Amino acid sequence: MERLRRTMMFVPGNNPSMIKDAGIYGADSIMFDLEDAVSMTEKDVARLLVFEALQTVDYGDTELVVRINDLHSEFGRADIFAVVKAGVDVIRLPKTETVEDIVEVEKVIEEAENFFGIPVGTTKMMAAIEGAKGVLNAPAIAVASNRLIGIAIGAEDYVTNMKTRRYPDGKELFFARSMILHAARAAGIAAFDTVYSDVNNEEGLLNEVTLIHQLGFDGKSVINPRQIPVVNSVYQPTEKEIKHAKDVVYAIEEAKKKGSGVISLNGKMIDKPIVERAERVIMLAKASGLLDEGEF
Ligand SMILES: CC(=O)SCCNC(=O)CCNC(=O)[C@H](O)C(C)(C)COP(=O)(O)OP(=O)(O)OC[C@H]1O[C@@H](n2cnc3c(N)ncnc32)[C@H](O)[C@@H]1OP(=O)(O)O
Ligand SMILES: O=C([O-])CC(=O)C(=O)O
Ligand SMILES: [Mg+2]
Repeated sequence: MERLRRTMMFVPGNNPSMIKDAGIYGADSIMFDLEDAVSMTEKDVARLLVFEALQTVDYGDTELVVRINDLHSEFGRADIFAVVKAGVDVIRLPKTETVEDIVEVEKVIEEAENFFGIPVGTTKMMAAIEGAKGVLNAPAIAVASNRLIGIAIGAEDYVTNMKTRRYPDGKELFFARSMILHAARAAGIAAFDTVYSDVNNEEGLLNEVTLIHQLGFDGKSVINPRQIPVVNSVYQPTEKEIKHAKDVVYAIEEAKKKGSGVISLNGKMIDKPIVERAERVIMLAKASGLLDEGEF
């Protein structure tokens, strides 16, 4: 089954106490940052800290992601070798603009996997798109590697590139969000929304999550543990949605038992997209603690 990724929490790679405790807040994925949260003078120490944490701290089942530095910087290659060696789940490329960006990073990942005797393909990738060029290339970027689990919008860099800023209604991001979502969906991978930087504005965050949830994003990056329950509250299905999802799944099981091809529920035909939506609601209900793991 598909992995749930409602929240991906950025953790600065140069902050030992945040790194150590990052697993206790319930983020679906933890994203250690070696890029923009880390100053030039701390790049090497951050890489070492993240390497140690990946190898020694128990984060349970939480997915572990590392945002590396651009491969063209002096740090990118060393970042990849360190995190591949440490067994990271996903490498996040920042500021992805072209298919070549993906291909070049994938080559180095493969080199590192071979070097450390790790089966080729183990390390997954995700690409953050943070400028006009990347947005226009999003459909090609999304299919550039089988390792890609998803693509994300990085709005802080994007609005800078577009010569605007972020506004509460998010109109300035509508085209980029739509492109990234369509590119991801067409490629069959996940789409992730960007950070909400005003950590003390819970209402503003709630409005933004409501919007991106409505558009169809799988989840969102967060920068502070306090943002996690806010995002989860929006992704939590309602009782009515859960009941309907359960009814759909029961109806399918009944139909299967009877060997019936056409399934109906309360006089309405149930087809594949309805089943898919019901399965996602059940997954979200379980993650929200509203349904027992064993119930379905
Ligand atoms: C544009 C971009 O590139 S965004 C991505 C890069 N940026 C980042 O990674 C920033 C990450 N976030 C942070 O550094 C911080 O949350 C800040 C600076 C935004 C706010 O810091 P604070 O005001 O100290 O946060 P707050 O008081 O809510 O912290 C509460 C607890 O959560 C911890 N915490 C806060 N943010 C994080 C985080 N991202 N990861 C792990 N733990 C965190 C704090 O260490 C603190 O722990 P403690 O109670 O044990 O001391
Ligand atoms: O990817 C993100 O959400 C954070 C980031 O780097 C940006 O917004 O530029
Ligand atoms: Mg950025």
